[in-house]
Amino acid sequence: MADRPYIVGNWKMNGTRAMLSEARAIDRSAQRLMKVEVALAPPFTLIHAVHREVEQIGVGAQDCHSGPDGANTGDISAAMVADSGAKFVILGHSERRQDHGESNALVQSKINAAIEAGLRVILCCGETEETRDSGDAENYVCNQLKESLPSDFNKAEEALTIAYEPIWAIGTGRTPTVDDIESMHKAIRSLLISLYGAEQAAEVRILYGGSVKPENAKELLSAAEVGGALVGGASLTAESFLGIVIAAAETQDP
Ligand SMILES: O=C(CO)COP(=O)(O)O
Repeated sequence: MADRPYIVGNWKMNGTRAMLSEARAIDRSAQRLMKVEVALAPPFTLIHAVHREVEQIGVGAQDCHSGPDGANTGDISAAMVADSGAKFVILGHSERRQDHGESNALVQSKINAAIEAGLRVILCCGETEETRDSGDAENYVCNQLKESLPSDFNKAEEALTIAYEPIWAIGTGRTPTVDDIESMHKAIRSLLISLYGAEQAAEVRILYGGSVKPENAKELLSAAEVGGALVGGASLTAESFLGIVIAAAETQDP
């Protein structure tokens, strides 16, 4: 499974039941695109409905709480996420780190809880433009990961995907060069090898995210060590998201 590109749509705070038709359309077409693993992360309110609509694609959440239950008004536990039909959860997205003050330690505790609840995890990392310009991006991202990776990798191995999302590329239409993406993904791979050994590190797919669109998807997805894409804006309509899925399938053609 790890060899197929993994294309995940993060709907962020977008979507009401009117958008279920987009999920359905994505699912129907994804059934013909077996070379690609496709998933959607709608808002909590739509997880169950999307889960019931689709047959082929994965459904996940965009966050969960680190605790099992209790007096946490407005929060959703990992077990609740799993109970809603989700199979994975995106954790450590820069919008949660920046807008909700999520630290690496909190992200790590959420990952531990998600894995305990049987969910797969997409762990996000990425640097600001200032850090990129200072030349310290790879160091910064590797430190961020070291502090947020699950406490017990043996439990998480098959459950873990990493998404590199430079903050300055999210929703801006700007992307790093292919060389910069390859260099960052290789640095992340080396970190995983140094922490877990080559065999286990090879189980972890590293996605790229940040202004991925049908027009640039094939180039970005062809880069070394890029195992797929985490897509925001362009995942909101079936037409543009499927354009990315098709580009991913094309990278698999012999
Ligand atoms: O943050 C992202 C996905 O998690 C990327 O968002 P955009 O694709 O809209 O740049």
